[in-house]
Amino acid sequence: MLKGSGPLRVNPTLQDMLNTPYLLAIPALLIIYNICRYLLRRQKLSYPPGPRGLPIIGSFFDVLTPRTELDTQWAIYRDMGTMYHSDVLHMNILGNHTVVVNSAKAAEELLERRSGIYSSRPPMHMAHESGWEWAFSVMPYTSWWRLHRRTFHQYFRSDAIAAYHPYIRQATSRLLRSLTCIQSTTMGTQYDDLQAIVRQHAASIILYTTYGITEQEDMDAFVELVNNAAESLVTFSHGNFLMDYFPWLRYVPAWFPGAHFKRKATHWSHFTSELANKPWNQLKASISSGTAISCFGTKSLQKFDLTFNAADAPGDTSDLGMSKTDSDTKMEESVSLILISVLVLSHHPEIQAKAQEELDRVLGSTANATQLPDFSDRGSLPYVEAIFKELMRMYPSVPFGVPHYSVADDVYEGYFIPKGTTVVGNAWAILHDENLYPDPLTFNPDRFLKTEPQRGAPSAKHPLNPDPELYAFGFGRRICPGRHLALDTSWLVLACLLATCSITRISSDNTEPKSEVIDPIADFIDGLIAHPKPFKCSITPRSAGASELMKCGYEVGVEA
Ligand code: HEM
Repeated sequence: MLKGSGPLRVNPTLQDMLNTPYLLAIPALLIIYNICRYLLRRQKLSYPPGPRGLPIIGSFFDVLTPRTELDTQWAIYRDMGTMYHSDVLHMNILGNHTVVVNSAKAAEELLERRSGIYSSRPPMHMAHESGWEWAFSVMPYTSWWRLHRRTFHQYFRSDAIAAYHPYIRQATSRLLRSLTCIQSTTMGTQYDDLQAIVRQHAASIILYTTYGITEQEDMDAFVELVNNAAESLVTFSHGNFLMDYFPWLRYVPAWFPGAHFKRKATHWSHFTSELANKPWNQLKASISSGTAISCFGTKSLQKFDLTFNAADAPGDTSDLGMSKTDSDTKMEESVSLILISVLVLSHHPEIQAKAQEELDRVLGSTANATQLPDFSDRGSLPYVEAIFKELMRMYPSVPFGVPHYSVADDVYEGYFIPKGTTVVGNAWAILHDENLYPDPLTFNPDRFLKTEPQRGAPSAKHPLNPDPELYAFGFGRRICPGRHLALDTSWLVLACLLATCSITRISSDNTEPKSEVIDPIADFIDGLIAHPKPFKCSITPRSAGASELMKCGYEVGVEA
């Protein structure tokens, strides 16, 4: 053997070290170093303030608060924050860390500026067990989620939504026409009928934009699917079920005494799988038969050049562009916003009158000749816009948002937030913060009418009355990607209702309403989305011209 061609010679000392137990000492030292560092850090830093809770179960009972009437959980957490003089609250629930963020400042710092840490979702075991594993709202922050998000964003970003405007107009025309059919002079509009019309409207827009489905029969079936699956959305709020804290509970057989959660999950998974598959299969069938309408589903399939079978591939789907989207489930938020708008307007005739004066002036409407407002009029209708913003502020459809989850240790204002903390952005608390929105419990659209800044006024980091859109749709990288669609569709309904209808409150005993105070809006059909409790009102055309317009809708030719 030539000199130097043998095995690689290394420094003998190093080689000795590599061959000895020193090697084992390296990871051990690293572990000890990290433990010491963690303990030292923990000694200096405490968690954010909050209820101390009981041994082992922690603050379990603090989160088990009633979710109805005025005693809502978001208001309780806001008050708790005031009590502890902190805009971030910490709770230990059965060993899981939860942080509630009650201020715009903290939400912007944690959920937006540090979104690299706070953009995941807590493990939602019960949601998975109930068949929602395909929903991208519950996916952790992974490349698979990013792929979904990017694709979704491309077709639902603000400048892409204009392509859906003709259909949104058409759906709004249908809604107005349906309203003329359920008008009743004495008994008022039945809440169930109103809700059904608003659901049809929201469903038709989601079905059209996502799957290109326009047939009435298909829409009815879809509304039923969403209604069936809606109950299980309660699983999206991490912590509503013990399984979220103890994942091993999923192995408890359904027949086991007390395993109601397991039976519920099995029952729900049947509906969620129907919701995941039926409209998607219909889209694929229409593509095969050449009758598909260009929509999000067709475009994303084309983009990724997927075969239909590939899109359904079980198991590893990491190389697929887009399989299924849970935009289907997002109908409820828009339904909530529109129903709340009707309820609130019925309590405020003076606000309707002021908006109608603006609409008539801008649209040139008279008692006999009325015109429907359109997207192009939006910039000329500041008071209608202000009502829209005030509705979103005072009655956010998703008051607690969807929980985020931290993927690394963090320190906020001297408080320690450990990796694996569930972080809840309390949008309701932010939108009712009197430092941002003076007199927050008063419905006052005027707060959003732009005024010239006062000369010499101190410049605030957070201006007064910031746009509620900033908080009502969640935060950071997880912010609602469907918000532009939701905003356009809900704005058009609000503007058209104001332009054509008089909405009056009918009290439960059919007598004249006495107060502006609105009944509590806190009926949670799914534990996530705030719906108004059933209410009575009367929706009648403002004039003969308005009645005609409600029947005809937008220009002839737009209608299907
Ligand atoms: C008034 C109507 C709506 C409201 C108030 C609303 C609100 C929200 C909120 C608060 C979140 C959680 C954001 C976060 O984690 O920080 C969210 C997520 C989401 N929304 Fe909406 N939403 C509405 C309508 C829609 C519509 C119409 C669609 C679909 C076309 C949609 C699609 C989504 C999706 C896919 C997510 C999950 C995003 C993710 O996890 O990355 N939303 N929405």
